[in-house]
Formats: sequence, structure tokens, C-alpha cells
Amino acid sequence: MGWLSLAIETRCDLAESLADALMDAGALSASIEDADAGTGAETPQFGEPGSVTTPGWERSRVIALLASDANAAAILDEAAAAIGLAEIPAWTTDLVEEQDWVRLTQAQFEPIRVSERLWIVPSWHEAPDPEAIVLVLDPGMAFGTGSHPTTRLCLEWLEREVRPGDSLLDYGCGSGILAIAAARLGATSVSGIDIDPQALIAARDNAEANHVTATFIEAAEPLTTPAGYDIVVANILANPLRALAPALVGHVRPGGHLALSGILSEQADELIACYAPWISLDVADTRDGWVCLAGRRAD
Ligand SMILES: C[S@@+](CC[C@H](N)C(=O)[O-])C[C@H]1O[C@@H](n2cnc3c(N)ncnc32)[C@H](O)[C@@H]1O
Repeated sequence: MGWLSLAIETRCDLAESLADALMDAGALSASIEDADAGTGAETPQFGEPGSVTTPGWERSRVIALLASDANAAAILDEAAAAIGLAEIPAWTTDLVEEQDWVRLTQAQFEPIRVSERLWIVPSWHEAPDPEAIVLVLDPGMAFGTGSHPTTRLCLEWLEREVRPGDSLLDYGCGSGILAIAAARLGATSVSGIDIDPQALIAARDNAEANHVTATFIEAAEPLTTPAGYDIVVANILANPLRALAPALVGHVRPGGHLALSGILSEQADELIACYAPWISLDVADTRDGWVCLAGRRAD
């Protein structure tokens, strides 16, 4: 007995609502992946600045798992109507053997070694090294499973900079990966902020799965740390980082550190200039055309 796998290519900003609508229409599960994965056409890009969901690719593929005797066309019709799609997007189906499906899905997500000590490990994998600091994170809907270069840049920076007892704010927390990593690296007071309620749910779940105490709140809610944080890290995009500059700097305590990611190399100088009235930022590291900027606020 197997399943039917229904694959639909769609715009990134529609993928999440289509996945939800497919579940409502009877799919057993729905996941989102890079539509260009494996074609050699992957580009390390986010969605449009300001978009609520910002996966690290240009077009998404929604994969829904259906009962083997399900009517895929009817389920897709119902889902498309529910989210107001004028046209049914192109779709394909495949019969999937029960055991193969599980193995194939899980095999796509191997543990990622971020640095000497830090690993990101899906929950179905063994910890690769007993000495490692393991972040247990499953691929899900919220951005931040560690495979994107901007996340990696932040994780590497955190591993160098977090000191035991630090307080940290992860602005644009997505899955909460940076906040959780900071806590595992010794930070004791850890908060995350996001505009996406789904990200906050994922972040709270991930913190629990990693036995980490962290507070995740919506961007509109007030923070209760008037003295500022030892570290503020924000992996968003150049445009929001520009708009958020005074707020982000305001959350760093005097003498504390700020790290920004989600910035293309050619945007670095402009961002450095934008933050210059408050804090002197430098390029801390680069990866695949992305930079991490970091600096210390004056005492
Ligand atoms: C690129 S993801 C980063 C996720 C995670 N911190 C990481 O490093 O992998 C950016 C996150 O910022 C959030 N975001 C975008 N604009 C924001 C804003 N103005 N305030 C708070 N969060 C924002 C998005 O919802 C998204 O979850």
C-alpha cells in the first residue's frame, strides 16, 4: 500500500496558503521545497523585501501526500478555489511506495556541520559527534533550517561571539534557529521577534525540542528589556534592515554587539553607511555572494 504524491509548482508567496488549502481539502501532509532544486538553477535569493514568507529560493514546489486512491485533480481544484486561484497551476502525480517515501524524504535532509562544534541535525538522525552542540531542526515551513548561506553566516558569527550569560535578541527569528543556537552556546536570556505568526509557532516548538528557554513574540508587541541586549542579530533583507536601523541599534546595550545578515555583497557599503550614525559595522564574513556585517556599539 503506497501513497499518491501530488507536486505543484507555484510562486513562493502562494506556496504556504496552497499547502494549507491542500491539507484542508484532504491531503495527508504537505511540504514546500525549492522548485529548482537539483536542476542547477538554484539561486541564493529570498522573496521580495517585505514579503511575509521569505524562503531562500525563487519558485516553490508544493508536494502533497494523498491516499493512493484519492482524486488528486478534485483535491487541487478545491484547494485552488479556497485560496482564490483563477487558474489551476500545472501539477503532476507519482505513486510512492510506503517505505521509499519515508526514506527518500528523510534522505534529502542530512545533518549540516556549521562549524567545528555546531551541527544542525534532523530529529530522525543520530547526533554525529558526542562532543557536538546539536541543534535539532526539521525542515518545515518557517525559514531557517540552516542550509541558507545567510543563516550559516550568522551561526558562525554567533559561535565566535556568544559568551556564557549573554542576553540576545534574534530579530526576524523565522524557525528560531539563531536564538536556539545562541542559547546552546551559553546565552542565558534569549528572545526572538518575527512578523510571521507561523514562524513564531515553529520557533517555540523548536525551542522546546531543543530544551531551550526562549521567548518569541510578534514584532508589534513591546519588548520588556529596557537596558538592551548584549547581542542583537538580524538576518532579514537589506530593505527592512535599512528601515529597522534605529530600532535594531536601540535594542543593543552600550558596548553590545550587532550582527546583520541577508545582505548581498554589493549592498554592504550602503548598509554600513546607513548604520554609521549609531554604530560602526564591518564585513565580518562573506559566503556565496552574501555578507554578514557586525559591529560593537560604543559604551
Ligand atoms: C531570512 S528569514 C531569517 C530566519 C532566521 N533568523 C535565520 O537566520 O535563518 C527572515 C525572517 O524575518 C522575518 N521578518 C521580515 N521582516 C520583518 C520585520 N520587519 N520584523 C520582524 N521580522 C521580520 C520574516 O518573517 C522571516 O521569518
